[in-house]
Amino acid sequence: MIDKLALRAQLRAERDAFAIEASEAILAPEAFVDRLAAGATVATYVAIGSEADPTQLAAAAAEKGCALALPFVVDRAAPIRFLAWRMGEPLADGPFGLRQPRADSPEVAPDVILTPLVGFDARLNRLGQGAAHYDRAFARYPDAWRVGVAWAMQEVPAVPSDIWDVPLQAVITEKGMTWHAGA
Ligand SMILES: Nc1nc2c(c(=O)[nH]1)N(C=O)[C@@H](CNc1ccc(C(=O)N[C@@H](CCC(=O)O)C(=O)O)cc1)CN2
Ligand SMILES: Nc1ncnc2c1ncn2[C@@H]1O[C@H](COP(=O)(O)OP(=O)(O)OP(=O)(O)O)[C@@H](O)[C@H]1O
Repeated sequence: MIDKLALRAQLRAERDAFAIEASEAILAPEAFVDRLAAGATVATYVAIGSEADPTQLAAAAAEKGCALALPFVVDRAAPIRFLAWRMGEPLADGPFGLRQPRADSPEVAPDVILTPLVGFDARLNRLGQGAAHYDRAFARYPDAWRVGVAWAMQEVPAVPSDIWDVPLQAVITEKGMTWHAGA
């Protein structure tokens, strides 16, 4: 099986080529909105480069009465922290070309984690940036609903799975939501 490093490079290049044409935010599927409870905290992200844009998902969550949060990253080594954020609040430049909330925003525990993907497979295994930022977040918040967000073309037959990998429970693409029953 192809290793994660090679697969990551290949998928990033394919996504970059694809996203030159695709630029619309992913629409919020009804099945996603139905599962959100008012008062829950939904961690979203600010898309960079050719990543699928979760803005409509975050907007639907806010509309439903959810609080929003964004990941805050210092470098590859440090774990991400989720900081409270409201749509429209100013963002600052962070590492990796990211836009993030102010460092002094309060840290919150997410109930839902919208996760940017490099790749995914039908079993909802996930390939990320390889810095373990989301691996560690999933380990810290095991009860949060793990929802990947991607373009449908980022699906591959099989993402190599390591023992520490925690699979997603749902993936949302421009074609809708795939999720595992009971999850
Ligand atoms: N939009 C977004 N926010 C995010 C992530 C993400 O993947 N996307 N993260 C996910 O963990 C965390 C930040 N961690 C990151 C860790 C490594 C790289 C990284 O290696 N970037 C490559 C370029 C990737 C590309 O070409 O697509 C680089 O800087 O060389 C990026 C983010 C939290 N916030
Ligand atoms: N819970 C964890 N705590 C600390 N390190 C971890 C954890 N999970 C994975 N790692 C380490 O992180 C490295 C990267 O893992 P991997 O390549 O699976 O990342 P990924 O699938 O791209 O996901 P991510 O989006 O989280 O970066 C591995 O070397 C692994 O040992």
